[in-house]
Amino acid sequence: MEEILSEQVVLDGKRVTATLDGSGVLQWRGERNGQLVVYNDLIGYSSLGSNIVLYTFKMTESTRFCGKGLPGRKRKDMVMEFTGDAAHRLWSDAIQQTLNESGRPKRLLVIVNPFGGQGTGKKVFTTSVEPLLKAAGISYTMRETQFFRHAKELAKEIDPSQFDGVVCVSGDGVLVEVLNGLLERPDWERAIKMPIGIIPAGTGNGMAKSVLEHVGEPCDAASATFLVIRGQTQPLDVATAKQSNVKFHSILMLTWGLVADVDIESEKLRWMGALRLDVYTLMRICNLRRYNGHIYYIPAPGYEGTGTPFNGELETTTLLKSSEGDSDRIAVKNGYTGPLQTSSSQWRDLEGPFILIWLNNVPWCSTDIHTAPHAKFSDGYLDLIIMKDCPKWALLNLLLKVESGGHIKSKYVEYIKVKAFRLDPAGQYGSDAQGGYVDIDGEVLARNRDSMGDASNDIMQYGPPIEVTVEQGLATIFCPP
Ligand SMILES: Nc1ncnc2c1ncn2[C@@H]1O[C@H](COP(=O)(O)OP(=O)(O)OP(=O)(O)O)[C@@H](O)[C@H]1O
Repeated sequence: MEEILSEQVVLDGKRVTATLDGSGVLQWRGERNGQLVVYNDLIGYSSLGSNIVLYTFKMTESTRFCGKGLPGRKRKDMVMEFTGDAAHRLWSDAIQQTLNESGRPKRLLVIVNPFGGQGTGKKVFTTSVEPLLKAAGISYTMRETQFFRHAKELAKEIDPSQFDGVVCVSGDGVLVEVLNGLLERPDWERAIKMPIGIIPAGTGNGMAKSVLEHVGEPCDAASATFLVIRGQTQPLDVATAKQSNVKFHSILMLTWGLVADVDIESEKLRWMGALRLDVYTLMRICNLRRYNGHIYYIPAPGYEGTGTPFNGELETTTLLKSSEGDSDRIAVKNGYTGPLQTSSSQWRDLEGPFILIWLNNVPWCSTDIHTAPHAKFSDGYLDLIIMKDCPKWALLNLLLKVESGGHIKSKYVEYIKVKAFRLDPAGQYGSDAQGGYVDIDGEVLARNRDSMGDASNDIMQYGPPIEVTVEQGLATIFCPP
């Protein structure tokens, strides 16, 4: 690649020849050798007299104790000393230009959930996020969430002309609130174009894990912040769950059966901390439930092998089509209502009982559950996992493989990419107790009678059909393609 600058400088006290080429690679040769890629390894820089201080954040194979640790990014400041002002100016202009070319954000709204995870959201912001944003020269407005669903209100109020992105320092819950807030605005088409970033600071960090795993980086707050700083984005599919005129926009998953039962009912073991999920999963497997019900779905090409073609009429919950003639969506004045109802001729159906149904938009639903290894951020499909029957020993074995994604190879698991999905949930099979929850992005969407908790505040009702459709690449996330 063509050199744009070459200079004799002193770098951290060593004489070297530094070169910067057109692809943004900064190299040094002489008393020490090395290189960095400006857009990829540099948080920012500052000028100190005729010196430039480079704030580097390069990937290293970290060594911990005696053995090798996990790869991760390490911050190091390097000082380049120039002999004159002219050279200093040339170099700082060239570095700035290289950073500008990669489309870095300049102004961010940062939403921090102080109660995320073990109540560490604020600490994560001050120790990992803020120092990097400052070093990158990004101006930011930080808002702490002060009540349940405050993030949704903030997303509804945000002025898109004032920010280049909105970043959540939280778990997945606040992120999903921001998505729903943006999509419920009258100007949702403009608002949803604003890139969304996620810094893991909650108990459920499935989106952060999916994004960081995609770029081969560890799931930590500093690595996630640097991804936002680098500014590269990609589209993200958005699923919309609908029941009559009630809707909920989702970017992670919908689940019914075993996983939803564990997620919600294990709350009663919260005093156990992280162990509660494992302990409650074991309890549920020993006393395995199956649920009656029916699912319908439109498979992606190549996934037509399961279920049977459905030739009947599915009554829909579709709203009126926009009078402006938007052909892809149904648009109403008060926000986005989801993609158009898809033709019923391609539906397939499958009758219960089911052990579990798991509908995923991204590969990871938490940092250690690789639910849907084939899920892509914007392929326009949801990855549906179905389990109808499974011996208890095989189920236990299978759940042990969920961290690696190995569970999908089991003969008891069906893995189907779908364009649309419909769930008609019913109560427990072979039991007088009803029970059952539909869980979406970590929130109870609907619960049946005999279930834990109060159903009166649930978003939807348990029993009537819940329809899920997906719109390809509707949202944008800070994540390199
Ligand atoms: N100040 C607050 N008071 C009460 N609830 C809040 C506050 N701030 C945020 N919340 C709520 O906390 C919930 C969870 O947030 P988030 O996803 O960031 O954390 P989490 O630790 O991953 O969540 P969870 O505890 O559900 O696993 C959201 O529903 C959000 O509305």
